Amino acid sequence: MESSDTLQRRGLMFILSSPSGAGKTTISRMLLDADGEICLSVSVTTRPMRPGEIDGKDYIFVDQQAFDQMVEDDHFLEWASVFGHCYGTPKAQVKAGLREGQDFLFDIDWQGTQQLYQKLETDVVRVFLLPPSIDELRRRLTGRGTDSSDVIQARMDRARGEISHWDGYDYVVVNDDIQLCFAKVREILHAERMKRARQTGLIGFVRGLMRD
Ligand SMILES: Nc1ncnc2c1ncn2[C@@H]1O[C@H](COP(=O)(O)OP(=O)(O)OP(=O)(O)O)[C@@H](O)[C@H]1O
Ligand SMILES: Nc1nc2c(ncn2[C@@H]2O[C@H](COP(=O)(O)O)[C@@H](O)[C@H]2O)c(=O)[nH]1
Repeated sequence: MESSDTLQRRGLMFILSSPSGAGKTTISRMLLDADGEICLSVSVTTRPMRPGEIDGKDYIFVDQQAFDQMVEDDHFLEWASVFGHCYGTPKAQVKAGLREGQDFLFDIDWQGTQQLYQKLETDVVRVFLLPPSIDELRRRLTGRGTDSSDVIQARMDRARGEISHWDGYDYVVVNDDIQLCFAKVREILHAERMKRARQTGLIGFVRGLMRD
């Protein structure tokens, strides 16, 4: 009989969204370091690479023509235009991985979240991070040191609009203390993995228990 530790389950799609600068990339990296069972869905983007980013690891960086071709070829599970650049989630890796029980982490915006939820509702877990205040959000965007003041202002201008989508998420966590926020996000992931509906091997296991 299969043991309770090796039960099969379908992978889940763990989405982290937030207004720009609230900390989803930071929390994503912490989660990927700490959890051996989840991998990042690496998005394709037309935005320029930031210092320290690695092509193929943080994003797949392409030009607009290549992105348009990918859209035409039905390469994406979802895609959206954010801050004047295109971002998309490649389809192939995720669909095959979910069947094998692989969990995926998505650092995507509310538009992508809605599209993934419409397509794969039962696999999707939606987590929205909020900054503790608008002033702190600006401090974080400025402190990150990766964007010009114009880009920072554009992201601040969109922040309230993005926050207005908070009610389209299953969980909302305020990212004030980073360790506390990380612990909460990790608890959500752990609990979601245990959901009965995801544990495809559970029926056989329970039947075995009842037979023995
Ligand atoms: N809880 C926190 N306390 C203080 N600083 C934080 C906290 N969380 C993240 N930061 C810092 O805030 C900055 C923005 O964080 P991060 O890049 O993770 O945001 P993001 O939501 O991924 O933004 P974007 O959508 O623009 O990629 C970084 O410099 C990060 O180190
Ligand atoms: N809908 C999608 N949104 C995405 C994807 N990859 C990233 N994003 C979101 O874009 C903004 C800006 O990101 P940045 O790295 O340029 O600061 C942020 O909200 C990301 O979550 C994607 O594949 N689809």
